[in-house]
Amino acid sequence: MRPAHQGAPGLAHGGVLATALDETLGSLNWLLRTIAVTGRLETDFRRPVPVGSVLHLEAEVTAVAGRKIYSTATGRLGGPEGPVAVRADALFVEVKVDHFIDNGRPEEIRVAMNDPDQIRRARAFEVNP
Ligand SMILES: CCCCCCCCCCCCCCCC(=O)SCCNC(=O)CCNC(=O)[C@H](O)C(C)(C)COP(=O)(O)OP(=O)(O)OC[C@H]1O[C@@H](n2cnc3c(N)ncnc32)[C@H](O)[C@@H]1OP(=O)(O)O
Repeated sequence: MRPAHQGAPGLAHGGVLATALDETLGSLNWLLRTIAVTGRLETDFRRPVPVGSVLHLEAEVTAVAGRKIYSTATGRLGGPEGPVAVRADALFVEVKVDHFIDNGRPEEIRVAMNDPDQIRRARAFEVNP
């Protein structure tokens, strides 16, 4: 956690912590080779997270039902076995690439899809490496 992530003096902002959890959870969809967006993100803030500390994030898929991907994430302080500071339960919903073309900036999506580096990065994840 850097000073730019601060909310109250010396402590990480909850929205930044939720973003970190969302990003970690979103990475799981690459493992599933699925394009999905966050439909629901329920976050518990259990301990304050000091600026300057390292948050150890871990996430797992708990269930898949049709287009729905349920997952959970924890952020721990002091190490991977440290006390839980934040946790989240999420529902991601699988979408077609059209979701981004229709609602976002289509030209940037097309550039990303034609960028071999982007594709390499997306495929760099392995299931249970
Ligand atoms: C190689 C290069 C490629 C480049 C190209 C790809 C780009 C790859 C970018 C990835 C990027 C990731 C980014 C990080 C994660 C974000 O930050 S995503 C951004 C934040 N999230 C959003 O903007 C999502 C906005 N919401 C939506 O667009 C729509 O509500 C959704 C989520 C797509 C669902 O809409 P829908 O497709 O019409 O589906 P819908 O039938 O409403 O729901 C499907 C099911 O989910 C359930 N559901 C939906 N929402 C909820 C909810 N909130 N609570 C409970 N249940 C729900 C429904 O009840 C339904 O259940 P069933 O009836 O099937 O049992």
